[in-house]
Amino acid sequence: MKHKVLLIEDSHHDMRLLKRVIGKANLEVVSADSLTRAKIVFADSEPEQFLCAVVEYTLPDAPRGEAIDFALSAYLPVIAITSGFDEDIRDNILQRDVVDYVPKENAQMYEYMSRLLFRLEKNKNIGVLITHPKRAVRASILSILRRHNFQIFESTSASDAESLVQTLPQVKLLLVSDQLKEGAGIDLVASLRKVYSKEELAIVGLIENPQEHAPARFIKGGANDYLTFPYAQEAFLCRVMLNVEYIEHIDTIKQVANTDYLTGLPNRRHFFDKVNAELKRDTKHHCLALIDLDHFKDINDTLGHDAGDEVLKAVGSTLKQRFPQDIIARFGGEEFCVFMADTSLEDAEAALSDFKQQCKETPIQYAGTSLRYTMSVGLTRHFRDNIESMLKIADIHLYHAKETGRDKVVSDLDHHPDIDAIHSLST
Ligand SMILES: Nc1nc2c(ncn2[C@@H]2O[C@H](COP(=O)(O)OP(=O)(O)OP(=O)(O)O)[C@@H](O)[C@H]2O)c(=O)[nH]1
Repeated sequence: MKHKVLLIEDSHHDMRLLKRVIGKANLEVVSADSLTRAKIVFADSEPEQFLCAVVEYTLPDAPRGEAIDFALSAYLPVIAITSGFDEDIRDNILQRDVVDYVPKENAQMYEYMSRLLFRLEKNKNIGVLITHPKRAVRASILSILRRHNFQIFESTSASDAESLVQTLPQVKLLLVSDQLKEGAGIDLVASLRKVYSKEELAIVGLIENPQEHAPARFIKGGANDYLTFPYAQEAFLCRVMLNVEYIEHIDTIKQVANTDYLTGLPNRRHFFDKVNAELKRDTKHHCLALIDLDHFKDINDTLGHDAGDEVLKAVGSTLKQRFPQDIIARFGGEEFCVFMADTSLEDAEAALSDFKQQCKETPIQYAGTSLRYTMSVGLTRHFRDNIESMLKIADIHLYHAKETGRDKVVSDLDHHPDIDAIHSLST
């Protein structure tokens, strides 16, 4: 369901622009050109459907921000807007518990508004940890961040902060004070950096120490950024947004680099990373299967490359559905791989035979044709020192499956002539 935004704006020109900005954030606009009209449309709606309100400060029937007060009293997070920048109005607005204040000065402000709207939705999944010894400072930061929908956690000491970061994977931003006991803030940054890179956890130093070297100590100690007291609410929020967006951008790049574009499955490289992490936990009792579609070239040659792509996508989604707990990947071309931790050969063979049969019995509808396909599977539980040795053995089984008619699973349980090659690998 699309979330809604209550937009209260009397200028038709600005209303048009704002509707476009809100639409771009994939949100639905409920608009009103006065406070009176806003009260009517809001009374006709379900309050829970609203993500927030975007409200002009000055309206003909609400000249001093009364529409902002109305939206706040309806428990809506409010982004306040004004026709230009006015310091008195800004101060007046920021005395209220608004999400942010955006003067409609230029196109960049609309861009900023668009980012804010995106963030209100995304922030729900992001944890921010505030580590500061003073309750009043924590409370004021918490009040700002809460309006932005972040999940907020607090700690008063470096040791508590460290264990919270370890136990709460959703924490992507740590705000750490320089007022913790005896430089504990900088020590905390250094200690966390042994485990979490700047791309995994953003750390912002909150600096009250007036000495010039204080910010540099935090940055050299591994912090991503710093803020010096006293800081304006807008500056604080901009820095929080920048640092959270940095972590997200890196995450997106990592995901793209690790994912096969066609099927959405992990690619070969990512598969190795995941399997090696698993092997550190336990080096025995795993199964590995190599899956290769049969005569796939014929599908491409007779129905075209797009038809072949549809088959690959269908295999990818059936793999995800059938092996949700296992490490799966598209290795390239028409070859897939499944790594099943802590699984017996019998269980793995049964699961792969079912998967193979399901694919065989589920034709793909393509351009009016019902397209059927089969696959061969090589499965092993022989583990020597590394994953590469398992892959070699699975490949020998797969070769045997292809040589003896395809559309079958060949595993360590099958005695075939190529088994000698496997024994020569193990000696
Ligand atoms: N549609 C499509 N085809 C691909 C893709 N990647 C590789 N292929 C094709 O996959 C086919 C693989 O053919 P072969 O290696 O001869 O294997 P096969 O036809 O499946 O025969 P067997 O494995 O011996 O059963 C080639 O035609 C490749 O062009 C892809 O991303 N999309």
